[in-house]
Amino acid sequence: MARIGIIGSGGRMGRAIADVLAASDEHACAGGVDRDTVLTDLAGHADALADFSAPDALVANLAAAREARTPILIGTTGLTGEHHAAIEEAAAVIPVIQTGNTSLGVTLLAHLVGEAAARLGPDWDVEILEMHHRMKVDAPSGTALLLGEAAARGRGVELGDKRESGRDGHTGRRGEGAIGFAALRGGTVAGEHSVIFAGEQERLVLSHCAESRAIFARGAVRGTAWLIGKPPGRYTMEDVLGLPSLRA
Ligand SMILES: NC(=O)C1=CN([C@@H]2O[C@H](COP(=O)(O)OP(=O)(O)OC[C@H]3O[C@@H](n4cnc5c(N)ncnc54)[C@H](OP(=O)(O)O)[C@@H]3O)[C@@H](O)[C@H]2O)C=CC1
Ligand SMILES: O=C(O)C1=N[C@H](C(=O)O)C[C@H](O)C1
Repeated sequence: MARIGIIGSGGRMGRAIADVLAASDEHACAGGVDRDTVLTDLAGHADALADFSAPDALVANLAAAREARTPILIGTTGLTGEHHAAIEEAAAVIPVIQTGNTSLGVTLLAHLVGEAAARLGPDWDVEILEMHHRMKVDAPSGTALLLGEAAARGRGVELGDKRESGRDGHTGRRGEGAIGFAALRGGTVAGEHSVIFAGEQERLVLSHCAESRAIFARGAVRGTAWLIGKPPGRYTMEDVLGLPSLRA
């Protein structure tokens, strides 16, 4: 039985993961931590860690996981380039998954988006629309960025060179080949994403709707448990689900 430690255990996702573990015959909860509680003990006795906390906790979380040689799945979003560099460093020592969305549906959606972007070509404008609950603090969502990366990869471009978000005021016309992002916030929406391919007089829209956080929690438990016993390295939800890799 895999014993999973939850970082951010008192939060919305932490509680959803605890519910999945409580109902599981295969996995158990090794305990949880939040801000100002001690992570090193948990890292030492859990078989693997699931981190759904906050970006400012990431460096300390990775350090504790490295120190204890405990695999870690990072679901926290709003990460910077420095965070991604720290994840790469940790992955030299322990197995790591970092993903903006642990659900099966979004993992598959990213493949469809990459395929559509590759086949439709640059004449089709790509816009990504997301909506989340009023408590979400980062935008665009990690999932929107993951889908943008998939579209960019399908087109053979870097998302960083093509990203357009937060349009407001006299923005000028759409950049050539831009991948646009728009974020809506309100109510209790668990997560909705649409990738719109807008061509000449036609649009293709690929969408995912999360009806509850349980879908993320189930994927998080599956992905975290999957890491146990793997060699150090950076893994993806595609690896967990046995899908072809989206990595370049
Ligand atoms: N990858 C995926 O599939 C998904 C990712 N997410 C992401 O997961 C993260 C958490 O989301 P959600 O549960 O809704 O957020 P919440 O704000 O509900 O929960 C965050 C939790 O993390 C804790 N926390 C904050 N800072 C630290 C810290 N420095 N050290 C340890 N714990 C800390 C908080 O504790 P305290 O209250 O004491 O501050 C809180 O318990 C977000 O980044 C979100 O975008 C969410 C859903 C799915
Ligand atoms: O904060 C959330 O709630 C969610 N965050 C993730 C994201 O940023 O994409 C995943 C999911 O959409 C819910």
